[in-house]
Amino acid sequence: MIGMRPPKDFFRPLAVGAPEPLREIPVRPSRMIHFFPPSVDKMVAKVPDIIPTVDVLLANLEDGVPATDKDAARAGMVRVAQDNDFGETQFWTRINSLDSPWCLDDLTAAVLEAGEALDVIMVPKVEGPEDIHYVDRLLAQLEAKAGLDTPLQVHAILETARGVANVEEICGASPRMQGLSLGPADLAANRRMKTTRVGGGHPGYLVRSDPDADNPEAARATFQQDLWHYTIARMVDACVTHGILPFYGPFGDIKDTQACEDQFRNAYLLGCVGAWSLHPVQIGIAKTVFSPDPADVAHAKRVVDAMGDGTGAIMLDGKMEDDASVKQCRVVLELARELSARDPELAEAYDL
Ligand SMILES: CC(=O)SCCNC(=O)CCNC(=O)[C@H](O)C(C)(C)COP(=O)(O)OP(=O)(O)OC[C@H]1O[C@@H](n2cnc3c(N)ncnc32)[C@H](O)[C@@H]1OP(=O)(O)O
Ligand SMILES: CC(=O)C(=O)O
Ligand SMILES: [Mg+2]
Repeated sequence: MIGMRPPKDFFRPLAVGAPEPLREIPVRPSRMIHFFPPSVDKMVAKVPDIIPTVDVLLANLEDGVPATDKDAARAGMVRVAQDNDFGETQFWTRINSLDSPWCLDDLTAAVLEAGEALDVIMVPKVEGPEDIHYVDRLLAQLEAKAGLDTPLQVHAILETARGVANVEEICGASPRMQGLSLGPADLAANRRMKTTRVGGGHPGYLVRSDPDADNPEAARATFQQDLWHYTIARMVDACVTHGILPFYGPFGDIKDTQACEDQFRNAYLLGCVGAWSLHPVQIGIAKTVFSPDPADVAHAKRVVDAMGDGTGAIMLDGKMEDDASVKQCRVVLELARELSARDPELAEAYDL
């Protein structure tokens, strides 16, 4: 395809001295990507206590940080990288967009001053594979200069209509591609959707039941629909096709913990591995939602045990199980095992 490297060159380093690109994206618990503004000293002071409670800690340099604080945020990200032991927790940063005056400095500082600690660079407002190609080459040059042994991975936010239209090309643009997040606020603005909420549903987006023929004046039930279903489903298919990981993004109504949990669970059920937490109260929600329910794990184990070599069809509790449903159960068990290795409470609850 025009603009794509030939298959034999896809895994070659893009700069002399840069590390070998990864062949597989490492799968690590990533139930929440916890955002904090590294320009705010009070938040930076909380980082050592937050690290053991989250799967991913992200130093945000982009939207949410005032223009006047961009240099302070970048310096705060570097300080957090250098002053902390992250243990099993991943450390990511979100850089400013590629058309901003801060992006080049963000990338340079991230690799040269924080590259040993960072796992993933989140790139906002990615519109097509050309954006990933730019970041890919620049990261290789910087990694060579920094003498890094492991390549940084790239996570793109899907937050423009053109980004959604190009989602598959974005996912396949580089071996660095680790995953995608939904950016519902910028995406709504770019698409001229008429919601002013940061993620979540809208009471006006609904379907209504038919009128009762015998009682046409009776109230008709309405059912709120999910504004983000289409985009999340597209994102999941594109990510799975390319062996990378889909995430739901932010839920801005911090006080509405119930609707946040619902939105996160819809994403979990559709195939996402995690969501963003913007506030400490959302960390626990993501942890609960993106960890399989122990009852589901127990059921999955029963099905796998009952299915023997995994072929054929059986009846269990009045339900048909077969080669396909056993695969569904293995998905749940695999996730439960990964999370058990990280979390002793879950290991006990799952008893695997
Ligand atoms: C569309 C997008 O791009 S979304 C991504 C960009 N936006 C962000 O990253 C926002 C991240 N979140 C935040 O900055 C903050 O949560 C805010 C500004 C929204 C709210 O902060 P506050 O007004 O301080 O909230 P609140 O008073 O409820 O906070 C309670 C405590 O949690 C702390 N806290 C709040 N958010 C965070 C956070 N993200 N990480 C760590 N600690 C936090 C507060 O500092 C406060 O601590 P204290 O009790 O010691 O004073
Ligand atoms: C997540 C994000 O950046 C957005 O919703 O715009
Ligand atoms: Mg955005």
